[in-house]
Amino acid sequence: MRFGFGVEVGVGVGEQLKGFFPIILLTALWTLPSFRKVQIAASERVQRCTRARRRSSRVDSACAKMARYVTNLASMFIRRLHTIPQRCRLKHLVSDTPKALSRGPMPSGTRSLTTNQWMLAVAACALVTHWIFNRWEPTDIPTLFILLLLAPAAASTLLIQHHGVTYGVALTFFTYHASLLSSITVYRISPFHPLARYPGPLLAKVTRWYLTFIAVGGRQHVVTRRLFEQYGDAVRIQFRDASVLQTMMGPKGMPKGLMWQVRSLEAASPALIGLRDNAEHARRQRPWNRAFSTAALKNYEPALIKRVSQFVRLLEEQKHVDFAHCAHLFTFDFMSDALFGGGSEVMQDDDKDGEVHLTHRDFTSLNTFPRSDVSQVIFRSNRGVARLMKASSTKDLFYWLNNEDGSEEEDLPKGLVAADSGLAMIAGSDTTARTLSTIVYCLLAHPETYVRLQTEVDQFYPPEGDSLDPKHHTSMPYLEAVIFIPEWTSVRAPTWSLHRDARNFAQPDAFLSERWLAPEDRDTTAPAGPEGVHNTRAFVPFSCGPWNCVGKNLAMVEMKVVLTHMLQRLRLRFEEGFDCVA
Ligand code: HEM
Repeated sequence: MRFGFGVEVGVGVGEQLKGFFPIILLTALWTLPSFRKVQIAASERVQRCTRARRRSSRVDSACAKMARYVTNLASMFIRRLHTIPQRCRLKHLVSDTPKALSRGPMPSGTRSLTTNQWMLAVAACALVTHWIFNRWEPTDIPTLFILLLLAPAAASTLLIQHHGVTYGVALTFFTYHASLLSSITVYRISPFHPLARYPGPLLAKVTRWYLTFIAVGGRQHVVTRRLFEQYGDAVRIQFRDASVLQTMMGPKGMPKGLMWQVRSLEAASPALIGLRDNAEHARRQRPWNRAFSTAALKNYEPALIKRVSQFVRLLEEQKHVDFAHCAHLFTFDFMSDALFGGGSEVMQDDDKDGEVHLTHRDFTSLNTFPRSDVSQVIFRSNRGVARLMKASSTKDLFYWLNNEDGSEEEDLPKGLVAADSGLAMIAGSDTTARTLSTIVYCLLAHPETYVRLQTEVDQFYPPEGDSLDPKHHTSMPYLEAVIFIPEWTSVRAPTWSLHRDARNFAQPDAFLSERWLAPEDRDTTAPAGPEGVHNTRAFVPFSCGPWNCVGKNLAMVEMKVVLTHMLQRLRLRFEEGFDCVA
């Protein structure tokens, strides 16, 4: 159910009218000037016809009849419009009636609207526009263009006649948009809004720019958590309650929100993550599932081993290193290999084309300015196009996305393959780099955990052991426990709040890897072992339900290999003077 201004149109009728409304609105706005023109033209035609009839007996009487009919219709319409100011007894009239009109069949006493009344009419149109937005939530550019620009532009034509172009246009646009914004604001904070019973800061109720502003500063997770503490588990459209996760995101959960459509990398060619239709999503997800099946994961291992060795060598060569930057270079090179079978050498050449920065910026912009051009940039880069031209030498991710295995009856259009490739680069590199950096940061900030993990790595991968071979990973519970520390993962803020909720995890802000171990594996000498609540249902760093992370298994293998190899070969520590606030 929706609350809107004006009359609630029944769903069936409303749906049918959908799309026609802007046209109806525009027609209404255009009617006034255009009917006058019709009327002038028609009355002239009548006069011409009458003169012609006098001159010739072969006059087109049908034409004259038609012209009279149109004239009468126009007169009727204008009479109705013009009786409003008469009734209001307004002193100040805009008398712009052309001569032809006053001479024509216009009824005596007909007058035009005053400027004030015209502004009122414009404000009323803005309310109708608000109702349209509220009812159908249009997001497509043509409709937005019509509603936000064309409608006020059309409305301004009458004022222009009396006030000049600049003043007429400025006044109409100001009246229209100020009325629209005021109407939206009042509605959003009113008790009629469907979310009225969910508390939250006033600004958050009024506009999403509130969150955007906070996200730009990189503190969205902290502010959201504070809001949950202040207002409770439901703060204006965000929930911090593990029990609603399945209802929201489970197989029978809600469809993805509208923002995903806008977030979609290319509106016309949406990537997997931007699909809101369940059936379409399931269809497009099939190649991804094949690409990350247990058997297919083996295909990425040679690239992973090569890139992890190169990454650790890069760290070894430098005494002081910006770990987060290097991690981004590493994951970018690896994803490029895994996706296109190679082509990127940013670990060697650094990010000279700015692509790594672009993916990083793009991921950050998900919470700020959601449109993105990165998929096209990535795809149009030499390696994307080159890979499209040649048959695959390895079963890279593109092999599956481009249906080179022939499993799907129909190939996906190249625009969609490009969009999914861009998504793979962003979702597969930035996430893993950030998680890896966070793990290393936490290890360095908590030496006791570092020592414990080092002991486990030394046990399974002694100096002469092959630390690039993931065969022991399943016997290394501490490695997994460390990776599962839910700190700073680049997931949505409510997830961060869920993970940091003391009702889900004891000592939620503490870096306690022990909590992820079975009781028998826990080190009894470790400080402050986690006692109490441990709600794994509330733990969703890779999201949950049908839209969860398809790349989870690849990410886990990647992080485990790089961590074991790093810990076997390197002794990491914070740089002198590093401000560790963990
Ligand atoms: C530690 C690393 C990673 C984390 C924490 C992570 C997290 C997530 C999360 C939370 C989502 C759900 C987004 C949402 O709907 O709100 C997601 C989706 C996705 N992730 Fe990951 N991810 C990681 C690594 C990867 C990797 C390596 C890939 C490989 C390409 C990948 C590919 C994807 C894709 C394609 C989706 C969209 C799935 C869909 O909409 O059906 N991710 N990821």
